[in-house]
Amino acid sequence: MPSIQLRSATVDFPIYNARTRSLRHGLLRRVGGRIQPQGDLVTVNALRDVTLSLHAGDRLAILGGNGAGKSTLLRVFAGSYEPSSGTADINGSVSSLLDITLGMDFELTGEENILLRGAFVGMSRQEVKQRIPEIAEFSELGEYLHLPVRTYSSGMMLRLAFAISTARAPDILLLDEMIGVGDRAFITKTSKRLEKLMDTASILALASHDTATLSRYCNRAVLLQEGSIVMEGSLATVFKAYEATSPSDNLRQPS
Ligand SMILES: Nc1ncnc2c1ncn2[C@@H]1O[C@H](COP(=O)(O)OP(=O)(O)OP(=O)(O)O)[C@@H](O)[C@H]1O
Repeated sequence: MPSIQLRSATVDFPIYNARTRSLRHGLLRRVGGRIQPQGDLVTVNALRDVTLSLHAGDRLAILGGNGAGKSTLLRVFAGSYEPSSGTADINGSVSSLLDITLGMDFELTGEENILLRGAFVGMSRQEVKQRIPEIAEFSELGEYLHLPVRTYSSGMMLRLAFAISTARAPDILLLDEMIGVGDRAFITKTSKRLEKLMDTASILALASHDTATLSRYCNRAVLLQEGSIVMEGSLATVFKAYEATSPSDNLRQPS
């Protein structure tokens, strides 16, 4: 059965050559993970001591202010980030629609990129080859698939990236905001495909600032602040806490 199990997962980003002196005497700030200066090294604690279990049927809403750690948490779910301490056990196939153009080579053609990016998202070469006609049809790029991706408009590139990233239904689907790709007609098509993937995924995690969207797709929620889960529970309870969080609640001196 698909599952995600995080035990005391912490993600730290060491920043070398940062101006630790000015940071130590830094201004009040409203956003981001905790900044810890240690000698010449600065560490940003993007995620701190997160323990969380997700099982089949869970649809998790992830809330928090800018820099609270939402994308970092999703990247740990995706296996893109290993916790610096603690553990993350992920069981099941994962589709992450976080960085959909990552792994594409703009010098290669659209079709070559289908093979490249397909492998990047975990498909075998044979599976990608079988899926090329369907991906090509969904992207509606036609003859452009034989031209280098650098000749595409940004919307065309996103069409291709979206078509590849959503080509197969995953057990675990990860989304950072609902993505709308392309022109009006294409957005309708992408929304339909996304909704289908969301319906069929065993586990869904969706980070968003929009509580109406989260209400529509999720059945439990967590609220992050400075990389820690400060509240976990029903959507109603967590939304109330999120909406009550005034910007000044995050206003504190760097430690
Ligand atoms: N590659 C990185 N290097 C250094 N620090 C990082 C890196 N990625 C994220 N951070 C830091 O980690 C913290 C959490 O960032 P994250 O992107 O997870 O926040 P978020 O909740 O998704 O924010 P937003 O709502 O603004 O997208 C922030 O303080 C950010 O500065």
